[in-house]
Amino acid sequence: MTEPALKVEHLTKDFGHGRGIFDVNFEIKPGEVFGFLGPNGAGKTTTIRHIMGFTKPGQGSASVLGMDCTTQYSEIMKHVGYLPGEIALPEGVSGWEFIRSMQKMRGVKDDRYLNSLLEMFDLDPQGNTKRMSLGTKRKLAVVTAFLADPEILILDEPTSGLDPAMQDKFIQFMVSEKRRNKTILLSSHIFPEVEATCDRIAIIKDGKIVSQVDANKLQHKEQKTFELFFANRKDLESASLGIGGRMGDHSLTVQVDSQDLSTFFNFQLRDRNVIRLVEHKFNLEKYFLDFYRTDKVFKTL
Ligand SMILES: Nc1ncnc2c1ncn2[C@@H]1O[C@H](COP(=O)(O)OP(=O)(O)OP(=O)(O)O)[C@@H](O)[C@H]1O
Repeated sequence: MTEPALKVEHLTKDFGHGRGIFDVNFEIKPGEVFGFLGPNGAGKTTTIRHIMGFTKPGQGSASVLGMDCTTQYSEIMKHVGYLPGEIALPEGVSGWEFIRSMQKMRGVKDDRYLNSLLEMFDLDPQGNTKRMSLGTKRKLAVVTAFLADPEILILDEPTSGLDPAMQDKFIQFMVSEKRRNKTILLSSHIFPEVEATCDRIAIIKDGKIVSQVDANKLQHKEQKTFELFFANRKDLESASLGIGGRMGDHSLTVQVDSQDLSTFFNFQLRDRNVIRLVEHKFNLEKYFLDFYRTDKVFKTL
């Protein structure tokens, strides 16, 4: 069995008053893109800060490439590119000066990968960081975080605060890094970027992981949801009695297993005066909101 690129085991940090992270467990395989999804305050940054070795766990551990994040973080940093949620760049230096100092620190000897990043993000690093726009600062943070072409990327809400064009660029960057077999941990609360990039997704709620799903299975979920509209109220009521489902004021919503579709259309809907049918496609956002609206317990898909 291949060793996980990143492993979090029973990670716990209790800040009191129910805040913190509690018994967080997950593994990311080499080359896998793992989405860490949760709203503000759910515990994403706290988990990432442990992986980066910035803070010590109350209980449990985190490791990267088999190395412990608390004791071996300087070795781990050679393999990791980290983009924090809130960026802080040194002031009073030019973009180029900052890039060169990061190259030196990371022992990067040639500019090939740097140039491809500058081109991809359309960044001209002239000028002082103090006078850069927020967008330019973000681009500079991205370029300096990844110029050593690290094999593992840890991204804490990387697109928040970016304009839509930059968000797209960043998604393209993640997709191209994925193709290059990078391992990526992406913390986010933005569904389209998680859906576009991730192989597996963990949902965190109140400091606990409540679900881990395989993105593929989520997209090809076996159960379909249909909303049926009828010619009149009588037909709606009779269909509800005959088929079941959830009856609304004007429609009936039913869930059907893929294997039963033909029976459903050929027999259950026969002579029922359906005048319109809408399929409600399942997506990550619905799945996620389900966990946040209800008190569902842990689930794997
Ligand atoms: N150093 C700290 N001391 C006390 N409480 C903290 C500390 N750091 C985080 N918390 C609390 O722990 C919880 C998890 O915070 P965390 O920043 O990890 O969430 P998050 O999912 O990253 O959300 P965000 O998107 O807002 O960054 C929050 O309730 C937060 O207020």
